[in-house]
Amino acid sequence: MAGDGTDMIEPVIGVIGGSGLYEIDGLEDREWRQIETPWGAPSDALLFGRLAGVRCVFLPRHGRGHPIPPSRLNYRANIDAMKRAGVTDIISLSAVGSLKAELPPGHFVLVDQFIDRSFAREKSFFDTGCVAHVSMADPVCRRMGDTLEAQARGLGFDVTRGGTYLVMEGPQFSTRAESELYRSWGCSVIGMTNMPEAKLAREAEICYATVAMVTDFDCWHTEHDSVSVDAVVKVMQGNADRARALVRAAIPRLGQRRGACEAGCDRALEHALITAPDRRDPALLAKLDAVAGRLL
Ligand SMILES: CSC[C@H]1O[C@H](OP(=O)(O)O)[C@H](O)[C@@H]1O
Ligand SMILES: Nc1ncnc2[nH]cnc12
Repeated sequence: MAGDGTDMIEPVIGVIGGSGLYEIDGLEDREWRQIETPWGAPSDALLFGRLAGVRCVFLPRHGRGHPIPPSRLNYRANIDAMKRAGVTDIISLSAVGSLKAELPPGHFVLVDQFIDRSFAREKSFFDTGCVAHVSMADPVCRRMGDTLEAQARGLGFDVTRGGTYLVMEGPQFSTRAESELYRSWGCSVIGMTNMPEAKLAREAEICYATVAMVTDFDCWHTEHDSVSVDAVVKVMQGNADRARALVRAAIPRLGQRRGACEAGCDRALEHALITAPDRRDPALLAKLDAVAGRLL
């Protein structure tokens, strides 16, 4: 398929900016555009532009000025809007607490797994009238991870490839007992947003990779203060500059014309739909036009 040149694509790179990252720089032909979705409004308008000729779309996850908390984010609208914008690959930039001594503030972790402990969120585009079960065994796109790792190392950043991001509901930070529990599970970092974002990106057949930027040691480290927003914001100022540099370096590579994703993220729905065609709900199918229109 990819090899014969008939199914080559021009990737469109989406960037979701988390806490402290409400803009990206270096984009040409910039334009903020409001996108409507059948799932409601995304967190903000989307910033469209080009970087080194590659089409890019940026969305501040919590909205500019950070008005929306993790539990109130409309994750479905955010991912659907990215899909409507033509995004093929999402770089998720997130502030996280560290659950390991060897991952200090300032360190970047290219996580490859998640444990989803969030519970008060809409987690699927699919529902009664169109049921789908996608694989989440490998929630992060390996191909994107390879590029992000190479670019981060090339820039001389302290970066770890692989690790598990524990997603908590929040908005309060963890108790010490919770923090120790997640450490005993072997988790690397903790945050509040990457699920259901990664699940929805998979359902929408968009490649997804997280750059988890450590801002604090949560509340388990005896030689460090427990996490506070002030501390997160202070560390994020330095992290954000490096995150932008990484995005500027990675986009020209990720944006190269390519065939199907070798990790298969862009075909995630192919073996996932189970509802018989005659039992499908036309109203739901209409809402799925962007996410699953390719197969419905
Ligand atoms: C401001 S500290 C807690 C906040 O920061 C992280 O957000 P994001 O993942 O969007 O960078 C964390 O998940 C919480 O939402
Ligand atoms: N310790 C922490 N817990 C949850 N989310 C975070 N985001 C940044 N630091 C965090």
